Amino acid sequence: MSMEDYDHLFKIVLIGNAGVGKTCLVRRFTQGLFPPGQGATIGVDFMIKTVEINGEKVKLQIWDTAGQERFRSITQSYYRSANALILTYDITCEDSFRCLPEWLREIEQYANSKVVTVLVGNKIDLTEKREVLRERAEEFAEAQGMLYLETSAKESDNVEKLFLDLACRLICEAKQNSLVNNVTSPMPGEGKNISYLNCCS
Ligand SMILES: Nc1nc2c(ncn2[C@@H]2O[C@H](COP(=O)(O)OP(=O)(O)OP(=O)(O)O)[C@@H](O)[C@H]2O)c(=O)[nH]1
Repeated sequence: MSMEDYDHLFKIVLIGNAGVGKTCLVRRFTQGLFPPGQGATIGVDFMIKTVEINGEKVKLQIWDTAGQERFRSITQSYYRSANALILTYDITCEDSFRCLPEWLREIEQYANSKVVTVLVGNKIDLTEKREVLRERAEEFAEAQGMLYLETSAKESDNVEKLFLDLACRLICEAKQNSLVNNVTSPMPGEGKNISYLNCCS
């Protein structure tokens, strides 16, 4: 164990349209609750949760950004140092899915090229209101080299899995990078082909 009270520290930033459920996902994971009447996020919010994975303490710094356009210049400044981005849309809102290419341009422009991005379709408890088919989202995510997961912050579906699998993936990448750096300098894109689900089975 290091001097600090953790073995790994990762910064995760949630982005996506207003109202898709970013704050609710963070509150569900960090506090185990679904807040009633959650108001819109103003600027950026910050929470910490430490988890243990395979005996290692992982401190997750989770940044919840406002989806509203008027906060975009503030939220963009948080991309750069992110280890992972959770790009969220609402499966009951076609519009939030259609905006994804716009979000990808933001990522391209402001995030680190090594950032791990997960696409999340939230609100799967609202089955009858679904507007975006899972297959369509999966295809989109794959084409863009993103991981994909569907969640419900309300019913706590896949929320733990989202953050824990992501933490696992980040640990794998960190270990691989230090290994690669010790042996030879990495080629661009090297070390990016670890399967999201396989690294922590
Ligand atoms: N049914 C259902 N409603 C949800 C879920 N997650 C969030 N909501 C609702 O969606 C609305 C918006 O949730 P927020 O978490 O504030 O959304 P946000 O993406 O953080 O919004 P901004 O802060 O404006 O960017 C709220 O009324 C939530 O109660 C979910 O999984 N299921």
